[in-house]
Amino acid sequence: MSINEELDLNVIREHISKLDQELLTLFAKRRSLTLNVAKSKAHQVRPVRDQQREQELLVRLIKQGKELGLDAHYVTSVFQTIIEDSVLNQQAYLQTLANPNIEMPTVSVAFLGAKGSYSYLASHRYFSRRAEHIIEYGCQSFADILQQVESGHVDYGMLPIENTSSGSINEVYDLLQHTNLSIVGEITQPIEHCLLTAVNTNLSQIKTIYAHGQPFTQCSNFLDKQGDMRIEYCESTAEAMAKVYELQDPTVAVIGSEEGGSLYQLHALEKSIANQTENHSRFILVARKPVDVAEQIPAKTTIILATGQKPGALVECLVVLKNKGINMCKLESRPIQGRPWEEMFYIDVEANLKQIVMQEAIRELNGITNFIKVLGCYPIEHINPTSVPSGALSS
Ligand SMILES: C=C(O[C@@H]1C=C(C(=O)O)C=C[C@H]1O)C(=O)O
Repeated sequence: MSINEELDLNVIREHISKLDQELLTLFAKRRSLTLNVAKSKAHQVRPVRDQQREQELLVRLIKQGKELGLDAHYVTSVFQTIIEDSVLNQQAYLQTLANPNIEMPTVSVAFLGAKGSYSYLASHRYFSRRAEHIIEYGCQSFADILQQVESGHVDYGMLPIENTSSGSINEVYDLLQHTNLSIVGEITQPIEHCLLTAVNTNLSQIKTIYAHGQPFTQCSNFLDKQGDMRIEYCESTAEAMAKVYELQDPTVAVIGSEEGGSLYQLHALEKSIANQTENHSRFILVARKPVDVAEQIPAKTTIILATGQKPGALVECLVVLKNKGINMCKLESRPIQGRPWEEMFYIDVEANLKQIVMQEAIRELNGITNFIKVLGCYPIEHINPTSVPSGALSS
């Protein structure tokens, strides 16, 4: 290659594009090999996740990367992403084996808002490794989502349940008290709030902000600093984005994700405007029938229960879980409608409903509560990255 050719931007970019294509081919090859690993694990009933193997792999790759001039943090973050994808893909595969009656590859899913809402993005992400086609059904309210699934109009409903910055979504918790639907899955979606506009403008010109109530709460610090701005509450982020697109006005903006906004030709005027930089929402997926969770996958079970009004009644319930060695990962309480000062407790535990200890715990809880119901058992979708020994990163 001549010097000129070596520095020709188009030529260099062509080389990069070719390499990227090769990388994609390699990613796909690795993915299909890990699917064979899943088949082998299904056969041997071994857990999907093997953190010792992951750690050995990362330590070796960091060392090999250094020999090639790649820094340890780069190698670690690339491979943590690859491994996360591999584990989630294996889990999704084992779930299809455990639930042969579930219909794929086309699914219909109801979510809040329309194209571009966080619920829309979560639905697409969740089904991206499970279904080939998604029939989208944007709804106006959480109650409508449940109703669409209950009536058989759609297969699934995607509902946000908690957010790392604004906490639990009470309306969804309350609706779960009265539904016969089961929770069959969960997904954690990063929420990256931006201030989006339809036309080129600057922050000082913005007079009106459209958004759903949740993003307003989650961006309160940024909004407080902006002085006098009119706030327009919308039913969903998607509705707010559609409105701002329609207005084509340099004085209006909307709070939403850059990814969602791009579906409405909006662009980010300000990025990362949430109070917490690590802002995530957890969504649950509901369906008419419960699912079985494969033994090789970490499972979560959600139960709701009401205790009598006597001292220590809740503690007694938690002691049952403690004695069975079952880890509780969330406890939430909500008033019971029509019964002032009585509470419904929502409990998430890290256990599979099929486990004998879990069955025993539910039997015991049945004996000491006024009401108990299992809302669902589903795979834990969150993958904590395996950490590498600090020596491997620094040496
Ligand atoms: C592929 C495997 O399953 C999981 C994914 C890994 C990977 O993608 O490299 C490594 C270990 C496991 O947590 C395996 O066990 O080899």
